[in-house]
Amino acid sequence: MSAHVIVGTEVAADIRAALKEEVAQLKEQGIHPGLAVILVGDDPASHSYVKGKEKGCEEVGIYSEVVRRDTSITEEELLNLVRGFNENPNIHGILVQLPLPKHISEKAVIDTISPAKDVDGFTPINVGNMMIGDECFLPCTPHGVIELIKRSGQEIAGKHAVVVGRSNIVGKPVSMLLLQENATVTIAHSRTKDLASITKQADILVVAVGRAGMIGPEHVRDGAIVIDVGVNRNEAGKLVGDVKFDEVKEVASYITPVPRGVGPMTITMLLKNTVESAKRLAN
Ligand SMILES: Nc1nc(=O)c2c([nH]1)NC[C@@H]1CN(c3ccc(C(=O)N[C@@H](CCC(=O)O)C(=O)O)cc3)C=[N+]21
Repeated sequence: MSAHVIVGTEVAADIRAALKEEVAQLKEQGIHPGLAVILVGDDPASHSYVKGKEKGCEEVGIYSEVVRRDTSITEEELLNLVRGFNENPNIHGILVQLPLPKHISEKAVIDTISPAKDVDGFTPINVGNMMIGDECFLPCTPHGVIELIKRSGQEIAGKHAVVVGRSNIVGKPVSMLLLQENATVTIAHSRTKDLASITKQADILVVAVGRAGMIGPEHVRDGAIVIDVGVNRNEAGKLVGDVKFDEVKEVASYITPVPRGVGPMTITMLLKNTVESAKRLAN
């Protein structure tokens, strides 16, 4: 049996359509959601993601401002850009595209973003609030993963979720969100012994490592839900995930592709957080 493919672009389109209506209503009340994106350097992948964010904003009616700077920018100049957006009443969300050049401290930059405008959910205040289940901006990719599972109609509660990867932007937070949804959660990583024996136990397998094709059918239990967060380029320059899609599809019950899986959801959750922020800041 071949798995049902969860098409992120379709789920994202539904959510964006609802957001578009909400934004139109907010505008009638004089609330115009705005997102600022800061992009440093000329990494083609980063430029492509930022274009996706701009397009997404346009689609749902969010005002967006993109600041592009080359890598010669100093940390202080970047911090001042962030401070400007913190004070700017037309801006409700601030995103500094990561990674940043080596001479700039990502921590210093994130710590400067006002938690009230931290629509990425990267500031320590947001991360702490997420950890205790308090109101916060949920980090976009982890939130997108949860939405994809829920909207596929699959229950999370009581299932064994195995997350491969422990990064601060995906692995750790998605593990916390799965726990909040009452999954039993195991986190595997590069030092895990006998990875396949762990991933084979997963009812829900979330892979967020960044190594093309590292998960094959030998890692997956019959009927598992497989969510691929990997974003890699193969030798041909094509976007591929961490999961061997064609092979794992024959074992899993549900699977996300790359592209058109988690990626479009990441951007959609960013748009959702920006709208939420505009509503909060207006009150
Ligand atoms: N502060 C910050 N916040 C981020 O959210 C952030 C970041 N930095 N740095 C880089 C990563 C990566 N990321 C993606 C977003 C959308 C797609 C996406 O939409 N991908 C499309 C394909 C796009 C293409 O073809 O290049 C897809 O999967 O269908 C992928 C990756 C957000 N990130």
